[in-house]
This record gives sequence, C-alpha cells and structure tokens, in this order.
Amino acid sequence: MSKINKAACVGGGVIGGGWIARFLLAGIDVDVFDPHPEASRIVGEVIANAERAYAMLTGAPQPPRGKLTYCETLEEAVVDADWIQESVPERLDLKRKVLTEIDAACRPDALIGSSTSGLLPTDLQRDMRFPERLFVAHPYNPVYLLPLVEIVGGEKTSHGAIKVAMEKLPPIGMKGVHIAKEIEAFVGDRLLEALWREALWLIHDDICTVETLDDVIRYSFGLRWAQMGLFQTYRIAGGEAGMRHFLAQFGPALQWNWTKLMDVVDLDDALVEKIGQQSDEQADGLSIRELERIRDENLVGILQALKGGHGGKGWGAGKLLKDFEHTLWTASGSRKHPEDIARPLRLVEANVSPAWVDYNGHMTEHRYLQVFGDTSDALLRLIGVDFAYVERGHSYYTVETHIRHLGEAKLGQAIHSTCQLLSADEKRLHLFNTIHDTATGQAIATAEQMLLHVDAKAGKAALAPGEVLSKIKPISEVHAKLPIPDGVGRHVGQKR
Ligand SMILES: NC(=O)C1=CN([C@@H]2O[C@H](COP(=O)(O)OP(=O)(O)OC[C@H]3O[C@@H](n4cnc5c(N)ncnc54)[C@H](O)[C@@H]3O)[C@@H](O)[C@H]2O)C=CC1
Ligand SMILES: C[N+](C)(C)CC(=O)CC(=O)[O-]
Repeated sequence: MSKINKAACVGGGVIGGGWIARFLLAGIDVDVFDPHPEASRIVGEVIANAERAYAMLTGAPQPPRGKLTYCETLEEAVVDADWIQESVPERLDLKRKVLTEIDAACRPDALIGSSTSGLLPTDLQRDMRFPERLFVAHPYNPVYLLPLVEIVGGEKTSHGAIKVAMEKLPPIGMKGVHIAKEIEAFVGDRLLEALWREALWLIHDDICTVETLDDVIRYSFGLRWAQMGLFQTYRIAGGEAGMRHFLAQFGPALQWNWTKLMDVVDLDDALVEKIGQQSDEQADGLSIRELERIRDENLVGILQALKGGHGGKGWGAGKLLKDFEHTLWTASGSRKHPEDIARPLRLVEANVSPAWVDYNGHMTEHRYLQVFGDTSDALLRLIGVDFAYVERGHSYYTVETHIRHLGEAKLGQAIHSTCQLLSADEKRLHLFNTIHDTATGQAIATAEQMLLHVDAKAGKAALAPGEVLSKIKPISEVHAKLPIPDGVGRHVGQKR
C-alpha cells in the first residue's frame, strides 16, 4: 500500500484544519503554513474535536499521533513533504500564486492536492513549472470524519499522479473517486449547488423557514442519501421493475416547471438578514463548536451503523470504516505483548460512543459484550490467532459468557479493559475480562468467558497447534499466580 510519509498543509482554516487532523490521526507528521495570527488555536480546536470523534468512532488501535509543526514560511512547510494540500481561500489568483510557490519549493516528486470546491485544475496549474503533479483533492467537511475526496486532474496532470494520489487515500481512511472530466464544481458541489439554489428560493419566497427546510432533508431523503445515494434509492422507489419503471413514471415530471435551477436568487441585505435570523433561532444558543460536536457524534453513529450494515459486511462508508479498522488491527498485530504480563493484560482502550448509549443515558448492554469480545480478540491476536490464522481455517469461538454490571459508563467516558487468563489447555481458554473507568480505575463490568479452539471448516473443536500453545503458556503460568478475581464462577440469582 502506498503511504504518505510526510504531509504539508498550506492554509489551516475549516478545511485545512480538517486535513491536518486527518493526517495526524493517521500517524503522519504534518508541517503547516498559515499566516493567520490565530491559526494554531483554530487548528488546535479542530484537532481536539477530531480526537474526540475518533475515540468514539473506533476501538481499533490507532497509530501514534503524527508530529505537528507550524512553520514561519510556506517554503519551510513544504520542503520535505510528499503530499502537500493547499486549502487557502477560494480565489483563483491567490490559489495560482500559492500553488506556484509550493511548486517552486517542494520536492520534485511531491504530490500537490488543492481543496478547491469548484475551480478547474487546468486553471490552477497554469503557472506551475511541474504542473503534472497538481490535481484537485476536494474533501468534505469535516475532513477528519467524511471519507470522500474527489480527485480531478487538469490538462497537464499526469495519469501517474492521479493513480498514486488514489492509492494514498485508503491508508488514511479516505475514499478517492476519480472524476474523469474536469468541470467546475466537479460532482458533489454540482449537486449541492443545485439544492442550495432551490433552498434559497424557497426561503426567499417564504415557502418555508430554514428550520423547516432542514427538517425536510434530515427526516427523509437525507437519511436515505447517507447509505444509498440517489440512483440506488430511486431504483428501489421504482418497485419491482426498478430503475426503468422509476424513469417511466417520474421522468415526465422533469418537464414540468418544478425548479428554479438556473435562476440565482439575489442575496441582498434583506435576504441575508432573514436567513441569518432564522438560522440564529434554529441554533437555539448552541455555538458553532457545540454544533460541530453534535454533528460529529451523529456522524460517528451513522458510520458505525453502516459498519454493521449488509449483514455485518459493512455498507458504503461503513464498509470503508470496517476495511480501515482491519488495516489498523493488522498493523497492530506486529505489536509485542504488553510490557507486564504478570498482571491482567490491558488490551482495549475506548471512549463510549453515541451509538453505544441507550435511553437510560449510559452504555447499553450489548456494547459491554462488544468491548469484552474486542478484549478477547485482542488476546487472541497476542497469541497469534490473527486474521491470517483465521483465514487458514482455525479460530477460537466463544462458547459461554457471564457478564456482571457493577457501574455505569456515560457518553464519551474513557474506558479500558483488562484480561486475566484463569486457565488454558489444548482446546480451552478460560478468561476473566474487566471493563474499567480509565479516570478512576474502578471496575464497571466483568465478563467470564470460555473460548474453544475450533477447526472452522470441519465445524468442530480441535486442538490448538504448538505455535499458539507456546504463546499462551507464559501468560497462563504467571496469571495462575494472581488472586482469583471476585466474581469468578458466579451465576445469576446466586447469593453473595
Ligand atoms: N468550508 C467548506 O465547507 C469547504 C471548503 N473547501 C475549500 O477549501 C478551501 C479553504 O476553504 P476554508 O477552509 O473553508 O476557508 P477558511 O477561510 O476557513 O480558511 C482559509 C485559510 O487559509 C489561510 N490563508 C489565506 N491566505 C493564505 C496563504 N497565502 N498561505 C497560507 N494560508 C493562507 C487563512 O488564514 C485561513 O486560515 C477553499 O478552496 C474551499 O473552496 C472544500 C470543501 C468544503
Ligand atoms: C460550500 N462548499 C462548496 C464549500 C461545500 C463543499 O465544497 C463541500 C462540503 O463539504 O459540503
């Protein structure tokens, strides 16, 4: 897999800040140039939001955060980067100037992506000495959570640069789509622009308020779009005859006068004030940072739901997240045993995600089992039972679990789990896992589990091979000397 080794971000506003967070959390060092006097505060707040979101998004082991450096000059920031992302304001003259400066100062083999929302790459690369490595890399806000990047080449962009750019996105959890022909605003912003124009007319003409308009989207097709987009959604809406019937039935309506698409509303002072006031009322006192955090929690919940979609295989952006986590787990497989195996092994770190919280306002039952399952999986990887081992046809299956709830875990709370190996033989692993509140160390829940080594193809228990048993042995020998934890062997209804 082709990876970015060192990134540079020129411009650290809403989008530049999001790119910086995306790179850093993928373990990539980032050099930043932004002359704004408060650039480091603004970027710092975006990174804090991103770290909070990632802690809720995934329990997969994230790489150590990259190093962030603010540079005094653009030249200093880009000099040794292999991916440079330009995110300065949307003005052709400014972007051309900045891109030409980047081009002159960076390595000859560095890739240069522009975050522009709609300018043509051919126009952007006009004055560059090495225009073949410039492409549009158009992301979506928040860049650290939304995975899409539209990759668009200009007349002078090389096929090689596009190919390498596409390859470098999955290792940072992103999905590149190559837009074959350059047009203003590419694909995403073409669609958004059409909706935005209509929306402004609907407010201008007093058809609805901004809140009603947002409700129309978020209670209906907005939910559909997140998981199936437009065409697949309409395929289903055509009934059993699918897309052809949908086109036959609703195609003629396109000729009716439903839209004001080519008219642009006049954003005069009165309309700006009207929209501004309605937007203030809709926000109901919530600050932009608070709204960002609510947005991030919701996005995390949606991504996690999509990860479980399609019978657990993952669907759309959730499938991408699942694949990304697979990469993270595989990368962590090479990690050594925890330093101190003479104590219960600390195996999983997590923050309680929004999707884990129930109507009682705390972590819901089945998420405990998920964290306990992740803990047992982490132990299995330590003893060599990783993805490759499972693909070869053997695994451990859980045959019994007893969970005790001793405390509560609230939204966003940092938790971690430990595992004590109570006993092990050629087929069985008897585990005692505990979830702790990371701030206090208090136990919140425990799970006693029995795992059985199986031949998955034959569908029956089988002896674990020597290579696995030899990794279990040192742990089980020292854990046998630990006190038996309170709660081992308990069953429901038992007197204390
Ligand atoms: N805000 C959005 O929703 C999205 C914006 N974009 C694109 O991203 C780019 C940046 O937009 P935003 O981040 O929203 O703008 P912004 O105004 O939040 O940030 C722009 C940053 O560039 C800095 N800057 C200005 N001149 C500079 C220079 N010569 N060198 C280095 N930094 C400089 C500013 O100090 C500022 O921090 C634009 O091309 C925009 O079209 C793309 C996707 C979404
Ligand atoms: C408003 N915008 C054109 C800058 C939006 C984008 O480019 C993408 C997004 O995040 O919506």
